[in-house]
Amino acid sequence: MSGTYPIVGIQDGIGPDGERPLRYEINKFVDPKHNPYAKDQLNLFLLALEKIQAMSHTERLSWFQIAGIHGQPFINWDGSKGIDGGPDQWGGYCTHASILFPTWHRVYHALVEQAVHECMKKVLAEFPRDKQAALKPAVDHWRYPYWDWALVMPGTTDLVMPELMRLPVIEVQRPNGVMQTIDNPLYRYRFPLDAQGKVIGFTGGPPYTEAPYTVRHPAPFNKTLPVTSQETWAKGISDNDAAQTALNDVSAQRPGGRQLVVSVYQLFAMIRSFPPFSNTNWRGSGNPSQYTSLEGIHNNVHVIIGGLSRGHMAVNDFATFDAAFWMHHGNVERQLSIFQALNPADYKSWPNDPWLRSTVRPWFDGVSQVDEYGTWTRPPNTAETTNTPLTPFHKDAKGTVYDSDGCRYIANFGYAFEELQDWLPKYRDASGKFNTPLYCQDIRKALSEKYGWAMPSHHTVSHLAAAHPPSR
Ligand SMILES: N[C@@H](Cc1ccc(O)cc1)C(=O)O
Repeated sequence: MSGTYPIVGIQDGIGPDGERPLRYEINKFVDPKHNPYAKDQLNLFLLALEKIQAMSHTERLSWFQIAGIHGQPFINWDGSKGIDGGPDQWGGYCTHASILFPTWHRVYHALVEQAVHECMKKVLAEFPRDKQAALKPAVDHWRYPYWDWALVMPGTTDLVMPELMRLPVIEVQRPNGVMQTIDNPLYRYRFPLDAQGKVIGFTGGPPYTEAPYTVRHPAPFNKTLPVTSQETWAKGISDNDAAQTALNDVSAQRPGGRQLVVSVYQLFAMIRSFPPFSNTNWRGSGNPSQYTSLEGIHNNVHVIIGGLSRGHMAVNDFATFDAAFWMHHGNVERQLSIFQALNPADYKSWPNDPWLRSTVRPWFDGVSQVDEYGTWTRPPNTAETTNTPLTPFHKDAKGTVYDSDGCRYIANFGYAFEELQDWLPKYRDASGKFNTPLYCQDIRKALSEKYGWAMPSHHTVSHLAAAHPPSR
């Protein structure tokens, strides 16, 4: 036994002044004007995804095993043992309606990024020697791209699902130079099936136990007919046009379009305390400002992509198998990181605003919240804190489990985001001291530029900067 898998992030490509490679928004990731490695990184990313999705379902770092941590097939991962918590216990490791929602998913995303990167390094080794040296910087600087579903296309008010997620097939260049059209790993995932044609280890009956691929917005499943006779489920046909429509439907049960953009803006403008920011189930206060959350908005996007007809992305048990999950959660992770930057731990000394000083809660700060559902390793109704183990994620090969404090700073995981380049010289004064107000001002400016258009016109950057409490 080689020990537990250390989740440490990608540590390659970091500059001498702590410049971490960016996790790019997908539209910038593929654009050489923004990403100098765009062309090579896209090719390497697709080849690495193809490789990880094709790995045996028994391997710890396969797509099936990593995706299987979240919900089904409800098995142990990396030696982290499940418990019998009774009939009401949630059977996956993932934490929802829980104060651990943001941090658990942070480490989870770092794991998939690291595992895909390991595959990318294997892909690199397949290239001819002379090509390897030229491609190595692209591999070293690669970080998992995300999709900002609240970012409109320039000059429009349209939210657009990235084409890369919609194309059923896509062209790659093999290490031997040959161009080839492959099944696009960002469009769907093919499940490992047993001899009876059932997905390995899945329970609960059709359609998920028998659908050979992940699907988005499938035709509603008809329980009286076999899966094999229902085309969208049997053949893995996604209706991405329907997902695209849902994404812009402002009045749907899961609001898209301008309504989605407003909710992202409000998330940062109105919520300055980590517990209500973090999840849908915080009841620490009756304050109406706490009736939206990072998790709540994220839930809607799951259903927008998967569909009310319950394609995989819409269902907690199965969402992770669709690569859309990771592009989506990359954005959730970015939103968490932005929240942390805007509500820094040194808030007590800055700014000189009594309301802020009494309102900002940068982290758990001793708070606990009862998790009604529990997880694979915790019984329902457990009080969770910043020290609750984020099973099954390990820091090292010796079995040390992460907790939320242990994953508090993204710098340790070797990535950054466009808005969060805290190493830039402009954020240091002559004595080298970090200029928090200037940094926050730049972040707010970026948020206003991206999402502010959706607000009534009188709501400007200065309002966001002041972040006044809602009137009661
Ligand atoms: N179950 C959530 C959506 C969701 C789906 C999959 C997930 O992994 C997470 C959340 C809802 O209905 O709002």
